[in-house]
Amino acid sequence: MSDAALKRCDEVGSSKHPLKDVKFSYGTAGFRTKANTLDPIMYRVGLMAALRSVKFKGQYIGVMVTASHNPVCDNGVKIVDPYGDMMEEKWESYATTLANAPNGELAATLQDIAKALDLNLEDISKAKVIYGYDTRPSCPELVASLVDGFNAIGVEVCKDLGVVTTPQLHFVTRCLNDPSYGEATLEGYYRKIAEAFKKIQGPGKGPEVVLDGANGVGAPRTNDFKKYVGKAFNVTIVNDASHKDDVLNDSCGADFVKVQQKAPNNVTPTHGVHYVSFDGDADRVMYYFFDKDMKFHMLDGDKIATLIGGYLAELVKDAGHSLNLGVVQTAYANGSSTAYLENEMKVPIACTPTGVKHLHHAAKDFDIGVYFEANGHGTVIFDSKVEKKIRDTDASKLSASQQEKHALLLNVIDLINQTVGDALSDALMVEVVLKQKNWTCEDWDACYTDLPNRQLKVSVKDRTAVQVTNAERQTTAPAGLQEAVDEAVAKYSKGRSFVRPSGTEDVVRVYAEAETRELCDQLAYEVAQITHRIAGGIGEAPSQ
Ligand SMILES: CC(=O)N[C@H]1[C@@H](OP(=O)(O)O)O[C@H](CO)[C@@H](O)[C@@H]1O
Ligand SMILES: [Mg+2]
Repeated sequence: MSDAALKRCDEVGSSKHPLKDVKFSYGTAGFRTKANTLDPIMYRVGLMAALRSVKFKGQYIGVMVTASHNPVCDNGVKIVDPYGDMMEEKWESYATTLANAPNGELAATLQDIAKALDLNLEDISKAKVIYGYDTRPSCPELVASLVDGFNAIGVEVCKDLGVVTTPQLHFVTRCLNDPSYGEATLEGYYRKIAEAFKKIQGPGKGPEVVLDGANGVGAPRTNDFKKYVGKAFNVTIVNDASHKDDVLNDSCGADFVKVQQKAPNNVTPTHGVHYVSFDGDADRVMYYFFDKDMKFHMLDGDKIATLIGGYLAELVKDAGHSLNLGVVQTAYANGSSTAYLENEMKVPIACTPTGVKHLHHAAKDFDIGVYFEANGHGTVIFDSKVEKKIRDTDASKLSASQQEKHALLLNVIDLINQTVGDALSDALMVEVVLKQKNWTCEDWDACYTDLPNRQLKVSVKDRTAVQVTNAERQTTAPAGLQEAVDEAVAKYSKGRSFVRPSGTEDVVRVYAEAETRELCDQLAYEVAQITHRIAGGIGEAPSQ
């Protein structure tokens, strides 16, 4: 990269995308904040992604523009590594440094970062990037700033994947760098998943599924998928942004269902139907159903993890393989799900801090790692050597029933998007397991009963003052907070509660569970008030 090109990065940055006085930080979900402050960050992420591609000797780096389940006025951007993983954590602080570099100091900061990482800026000319974005109205302008970044730094290739789900961007990024994973197009994505699903489910019509698209990108992309999958996935899409008053994530979507513990708008309760909600970028999924009395029952990420994990453990064994399957959860996993995994399924469990990158990483410690956040974000990953061993198995040496299960397992592997949580692929996987087990949603729900739980938000002066340890289950600062929480929890039967700063919103989150709904709510508010008092709460303390 010439001095002239470096100078151009600075000039375009200062003149077209000047940084105003806002501090940005690359967190759990990349950069995420109010869309109208993001312009300079998009430009700088363009520069950063190019640098990241240099690190991988010109492999494709993905960039996704979305704020997922957050309100429509927010937006965000995250960088995807060549194999579809989230960007390596070590680079997050470099991304933060570049994002906050003063106007006119971009070239010098780029040089510093390249030096610290031992990268040659001359290689930028070989950098390749691919980007996608959700349906937010702020996307076109923000994407233009991102592309300005790519152009200013002089990447070799810059591909526009268009309006896509986050998992589609991860999938295509992976395929561009590893064609053995699939064809690097949206069509390749639809075909791979649809073919696997149809082979497993057979020609018959599947059970009725009503899908809440959160008025986001999951709706049109699932609609596209329907052309490939046919009637095996018998889905009707609601909340597809087709009415003029439809607002992204407003009274709908996976986060609404999980947090409010109720059905979204525009869903007519019918017994026997499978209900599914995606979030705004379709990397999270929630299931729910209405029983005979039309009572709502939620089947969240924990229930999905136990369903898929339990099924895979059996399938692998029945196919004649002996593999180590583990489940990764976070502190938000319902205590009943953890007990069920430990006592009934007897599988190893790992607990990590919130955020998919942590779960994904921990899942790699198993031959088959099943990871889900309670909010429905997750997938299954197969260790690459284990997957190869499965694929290379000489099926003729297996018994007839093992051969059948082995063939099924191969299709199941193709159905799963191993790059990242994928609402569509996860929902199809749930449908597969329910059909294989001949289960209704009631049967699935009966595996264990969730402890009543509640999440609250507390506004504080400075959320970084709350520091955590032990996979975010305990606080180490401010002084006295953990002791006060422990004291409160001890009063409640089956009580559990923790406090942690959000990585995506300017709040501190409180989680509580207890034996009954009433006790749980009491505990949640008690801990929220403690947090407000000890951790510098602003405004009114939360009250019931
Ligand atoms: C309690 C909760 O749902 N937290 C979410 C939320 O993170 P916070 O750090 O809690 O704001 O957004 C993350 C990104 O989408 C997601 O991974 C995570 O599970
Ligand atoms: Mg999401």
